Amino acid sequence: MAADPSSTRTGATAGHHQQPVLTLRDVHAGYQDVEILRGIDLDLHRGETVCVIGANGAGKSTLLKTVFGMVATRRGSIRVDGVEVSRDSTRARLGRGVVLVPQGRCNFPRMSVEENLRMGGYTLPRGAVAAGIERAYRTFPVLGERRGQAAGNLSGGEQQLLEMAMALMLDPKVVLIDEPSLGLSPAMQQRVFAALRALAAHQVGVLLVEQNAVQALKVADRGLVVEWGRVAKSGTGSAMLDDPDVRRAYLGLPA
Ligand SMILES: Nc1ncnc2c1ncn2[C@@H]1O[C@H](COP(=O)(O)OP(=O)(O)OP(=O)(O)O)[C@@H](O)[C@H]1O
Repeated sequence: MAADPSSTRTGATAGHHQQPVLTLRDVHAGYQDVEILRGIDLDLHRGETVCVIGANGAGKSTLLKTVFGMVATRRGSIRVDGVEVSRDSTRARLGRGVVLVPQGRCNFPRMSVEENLRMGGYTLPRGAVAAGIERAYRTFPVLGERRGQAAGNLSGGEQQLLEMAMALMLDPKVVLIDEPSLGLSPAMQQRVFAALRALAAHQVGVLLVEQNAVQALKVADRGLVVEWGRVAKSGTGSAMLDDPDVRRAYLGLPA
């Protein structure tokens, strides 16, 4: 068993004084005539990692897509640093500092690590690209070691770090990450969870969806349970890990 994860958390300190970087109030969204999100409320602070858990099909991915603008907000409010974005395009939200790292790998496999980072920063002015690449290598040193290697030859876990690094190129305020540990060995999953901490340490608010909820809650500052399109429960990562109902229903652990 690893050391107490609370001692290594990067998250914002208790009793947040600044305003949240991301605020959702009564957010409704869905597909055609099916409403999936039915009144989501959420606050995310800079430097904080919040993990969303829930049953299959509960709408976790839909939540991330709604914040990014890939799924329309039908009702309610989404604010980034106090600015309403719920009617904005994904491009406009990117401009506000919201980045989505979708499920699966989406790098350019035949291009080098460094070329991929440049692609991640293609909207940036030239000087910012160099700074972004530096930031990426400082945050994820293994990528610096592999900078000339084709992305497709990296291990699955390293490719996931590359996805995060491409998001970090944009100096984001909010990173939305869907299932970063999917399909990885347990050792690789540990590296990815450690990388999430490194990402949040850039004063980024991280909203994470993870099947591997036990590991995710160990690195997250807070967890949220989504049920029937609403936040049914929320608390610190460790409170969620200790909650008998959460353990039984979502973590596959004895109550
Ligand atoms: N493009 C779409 N059109 C119609 N229905 C969709 C679409 N995408 C997702 N859904 C449905 O919306 C519901 C929520 O899906 P979502 O992927 O958000 O769930 P999830 O909680 O992320 O699930 P999982 O843990 O299985 O990934 C599911 O019933 C799904 O079938």
